Amino acid sequence: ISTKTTLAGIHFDNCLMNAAGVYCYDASELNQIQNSMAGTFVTKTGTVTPRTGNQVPRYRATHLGSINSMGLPNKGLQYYMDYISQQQKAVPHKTYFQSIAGFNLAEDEYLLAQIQASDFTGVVELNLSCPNVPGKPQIGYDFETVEKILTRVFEVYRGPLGIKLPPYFDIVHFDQMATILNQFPLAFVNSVNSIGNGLIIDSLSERVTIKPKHGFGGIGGDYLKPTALANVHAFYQRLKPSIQIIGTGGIKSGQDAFEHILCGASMVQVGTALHAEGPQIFARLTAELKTIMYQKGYTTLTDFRGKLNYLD
Ligand SMILES: C=Cc1c(C(=O)O)[nH]c(=O)[nH]c1=O
Repeated sequence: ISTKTTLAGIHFDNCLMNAAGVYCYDASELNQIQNSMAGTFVTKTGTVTPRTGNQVPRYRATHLGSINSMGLPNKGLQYYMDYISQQQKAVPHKTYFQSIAGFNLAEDEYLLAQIQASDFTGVVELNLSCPNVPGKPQIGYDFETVEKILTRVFEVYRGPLGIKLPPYFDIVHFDQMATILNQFPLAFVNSVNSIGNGLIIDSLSERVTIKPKHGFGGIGGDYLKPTALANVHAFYQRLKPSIQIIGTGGIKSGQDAFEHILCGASMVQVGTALHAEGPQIFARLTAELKTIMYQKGYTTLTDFRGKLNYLD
């Protein structure tokens, strides 16, 4: 029984990995993912220059998930490029993901030019969905801008590249976005990022739980799972087969990972639960997923990927 997968024509021994932003801020955290059962890692979204991010407390977990308004704290793209360059030499049989975000088209181009000029042989994940930079909208909700960015991106960048999208909540939006995305040679679409601008409060103290943005932040965990599964399946149904799906959102058990794959995911990313449990979670999730596969008579992910049954 194998949980291996292929994405962008690249083989991964395990379909489980971290979600950008969780356990991937610096070399110390990335080493822990690298030394876990995860199939690979994605870095914290890298920007042109390092960022300290928003004021703390900026992350809060509940028994149902999490809220965050980190504000894109990161070491800057070059730090992650240096780390990956070192890992490509030290552990050459794995392929790594670099998450990036520019604050405008020029920055996106600059980041991609930097990657293109480097020895990077991995996969780029262009984040179009950060909800926590005050004054900056989530690009994924501006369809014209998404199309403009992707047009330029594929004029300047030639390596495997996918995008991280926010969750959509309207069938027509799935249709409109899929029509746009099907024009481009995307390696994958990663659905979903957190549900932007939720609010978790402490009713005892009658206060919000995080400091930035009057307590508003991205929602992850159990709260997110039904929305994540719907976005994974909606895009799986609509996108051309060459654009694979990475499923992110609400995965804390082998069953959750199984459901994302049943909806069409080729790779699954773990955020909130990884933050709570640490990198040993990948050993547990892999074992649980294999047990489910065994019980159902499946030996590979292709036996059930995308084979969700309807009642109609
Ligand atoms: C990259 C910024 C993001 C952040 C953040 O750094 O605040 N939080 C999220 O839930 N999703 C993001 O994409």
